[in-house]
Amino acid sequence: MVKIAVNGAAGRMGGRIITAIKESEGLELAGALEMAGHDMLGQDAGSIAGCGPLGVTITDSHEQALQNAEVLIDFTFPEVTLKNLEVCARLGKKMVIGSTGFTPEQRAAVEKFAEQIPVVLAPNMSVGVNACFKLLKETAKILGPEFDVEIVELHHNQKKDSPSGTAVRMGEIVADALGRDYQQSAVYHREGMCGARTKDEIGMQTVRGGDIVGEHTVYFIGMGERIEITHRAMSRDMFARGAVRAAGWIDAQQPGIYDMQDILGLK
Ligand SMILES: NC(=O)c1ccc[n+]([C@@H]2O[C@H](COP(=O)([O-])OP(=O)(O)OC[C@H]3O[C@@H](n4cnc5c(N)ncnc54)[C@H](O)[C@@H]3O)[C@@H](O)[C@H]2O)c1
Ligand SMILES: O=C(O)C1=N[C@H](C(=O)O)CCC1
Repeated sequence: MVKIAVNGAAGRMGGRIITAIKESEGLELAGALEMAGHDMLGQDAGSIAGCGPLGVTITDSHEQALQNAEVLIDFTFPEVTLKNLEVCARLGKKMVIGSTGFTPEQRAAVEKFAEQIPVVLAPNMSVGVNACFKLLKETAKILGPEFDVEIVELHHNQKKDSPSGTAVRMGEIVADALGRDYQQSAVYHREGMCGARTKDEIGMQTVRGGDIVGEHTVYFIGMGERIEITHRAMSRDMFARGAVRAAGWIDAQQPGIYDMQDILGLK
């Protein structure tokens, strides 16, 4: 039985992850963590998630949440995740990270902690998006530099980071396949007389509104033809199932940094 603690237990993803743990054989919820002062502290994590009481109280104490857990699943924010990595590295717990919006410096800090403990870091844990990652690499290689690449992502009106972690990863994959540096190629803003599109740029556009779970389209636009690779998420459950699958998988791994491509055998 793999014992799992969930950080951000009362959040949109936290609730779906707790439900997915309950529905998974061989996995058990062992701790539930939330921020100090949260209204749900002291409540049963399963009741708050909507899957019935699980006998695990939501706490703001790392010691309490992690004492019986082997793996921490964290879908919160980069600053919070980095603090938890420090605690997990000290206590020898493994981590599955779904938080997005890491700066290159924060990502390097995650990699440093992963020298001490096994860490899965993936901006999108759905099987469909990870299949798209593979398709994007192949498509970019086949089409080459003659096709202009533009990425558009749509999410709900509460999302804090932009562009999404998934869109950034898609940009990185395409840039890598075309031999470009993503940081140099990404263009996030066009306004006024900004000039014609340069050949190597990768446009990144963001839409925010209502309750959109998450949509990503990568356009490969050539002269006289266009390919669009789109993924639409209809619920958060497949992100949660991916995270829980990653927690079961990482329990047997050595220190290092992994992603969903490792878990799904897509590398
Ligand atoms: N990797 C994926 O597949 C995937 C899928 C969906 C969302 N995400 C990412 O997950 C993150 C969370 O998304 P969400 O929609 O669940 O957000 P949310 O705002 O609904 O949930 C975040 C939760 O974290 C809690 N929190 C904040 N500070 C905390 C602290 N110091 N300690 C403990 N808990 C704290 C909040 O109270 C909240 O309950 C975002 O970065 C999002 O982009 C990733
Ligand atoms: O709802 C969110 O926030 C999501 N974030 C991830 C991202 O930034 O790519 C994955 C999709 C949902």
